[in-house]
Amino acid sequence: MPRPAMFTAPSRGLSGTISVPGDKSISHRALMFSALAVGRSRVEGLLEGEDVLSTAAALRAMGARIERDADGVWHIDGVGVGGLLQPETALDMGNSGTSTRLLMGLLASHDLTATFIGDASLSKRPMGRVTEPLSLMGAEFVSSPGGRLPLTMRGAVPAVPIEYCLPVASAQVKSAVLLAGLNTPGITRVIEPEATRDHSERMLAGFGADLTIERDADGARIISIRGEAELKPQQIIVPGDPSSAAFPIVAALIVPGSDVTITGVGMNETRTGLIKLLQAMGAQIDLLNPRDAGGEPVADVRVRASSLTAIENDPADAPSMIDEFPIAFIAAALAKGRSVFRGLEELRVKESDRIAVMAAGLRQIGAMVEETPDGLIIEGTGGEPLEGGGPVETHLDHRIAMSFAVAGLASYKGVTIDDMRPVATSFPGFVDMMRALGASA
Ligand SMILES: O=C(O)C1=C[C@@H](OP(=O)(O)O)[C@@H](O)[C@H](O)C1
Ligand SMILES: C=C(OP(=O)(O)O)C(=O)O
Repeated sequence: MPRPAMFTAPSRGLSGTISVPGDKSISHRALMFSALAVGRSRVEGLLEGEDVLSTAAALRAMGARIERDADGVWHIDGVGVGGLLQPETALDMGNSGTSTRLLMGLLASHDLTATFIGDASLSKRPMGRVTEPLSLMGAEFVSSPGGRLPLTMRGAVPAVPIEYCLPVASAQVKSAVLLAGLNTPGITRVIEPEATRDHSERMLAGFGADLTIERDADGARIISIRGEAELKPQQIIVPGDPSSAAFPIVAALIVPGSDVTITGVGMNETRTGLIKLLQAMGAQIDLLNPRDAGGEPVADVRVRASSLTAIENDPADAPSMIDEFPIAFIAAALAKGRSVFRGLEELRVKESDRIAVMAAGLRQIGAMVEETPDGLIIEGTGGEPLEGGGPVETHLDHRIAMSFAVAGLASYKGVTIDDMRPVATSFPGFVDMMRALGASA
């Protein structure tokens, strides 16, 4: 099949009020925890992107009943903690790191053997970061060279509780260990020196797990979960994904004359790094009508076109915007002055090497960029449109595709993106939504 390419062109001011699809991290967890509860859970606003559908398919293959009503509400009949069944075929995780790493954790304390496979992008990503702690709990792994997929896991019953200090700031690794702890006798503990997204902790507590969070003298979070839990079914409302909202937000900032409002965006403190960074660059972003939706804070985000100034990021804030750096680089490419991004080694092991791929794409469309081992230095245009061009290679990475689609809106010649298919993993409807705002695409 030929790759569906796309061209986005210089656009006049974007305007309108929109909402973005449900949060991907919360959607994965809503399905997984509901699948382990005893009884029927209800989920509203689930992200119906390919990544989340991979999680749903895997849970169904292991005995959970997961159905979608005509009105878009999802119902999950859980099997109880420890109750998932041996899958008959390999679990296909598609492009999704979160599905793979969280499900490995979940299954590590189940009496079953599971094989995980994925697409070319996922098959390059490191899994040692989860197989290492899960091996300490007793699970056994046979992986492809370098700890990669395809990988087969034999769960341990009973698993051994561990105390594990995260060597990388990763919510996926934290969650994998906590999920393994759910069916492990005793207390499993994760020490997190740098805070990462806390959706697992919030939602597990909501499902009735015995979970406590303390801080040690250095400020690290210590998360303890008591195993052999009984989870009670829940009614969950999934907020809009701030990582998806990031694209219309930056588009509205860089296309002169824009005024866009995005309703119901998740405002969990562990996810708001991009908004803070953009505000520090001079962005006019107002957070309106702050409220609570299903245990998570949300707000409406009003964005007006703004003159941006260069920024140096604080590496300590990286986890709170880890998936938003590609689009932050686009904002920096249009800002006044030289932006310096550091402490971003983790970007090299996402769906693509997001430092190298963004550097290559930005150069292709006329931006001045220097790649460093842990980040990028970007000389901004000071608000002048970028030159444009392409085709930019997206390397099976949805966030690269959407970032360059947005860049094309503030360019002289427009930008061609080689392959827009990956966008369906996290943001179905992205192109239509941008067109509805007035984007030429
Ligand atoms: O826990 C999660 O839902 C996620 C955690 C992050 O990954 P890491 O934990 O690997 O940084 C993020 O990049 C990913 O999109 C979703
Ligand atoms: C890194 C991402 O997702 P995952 O790790 O789930 O593939 C992402 O969505 O940007």
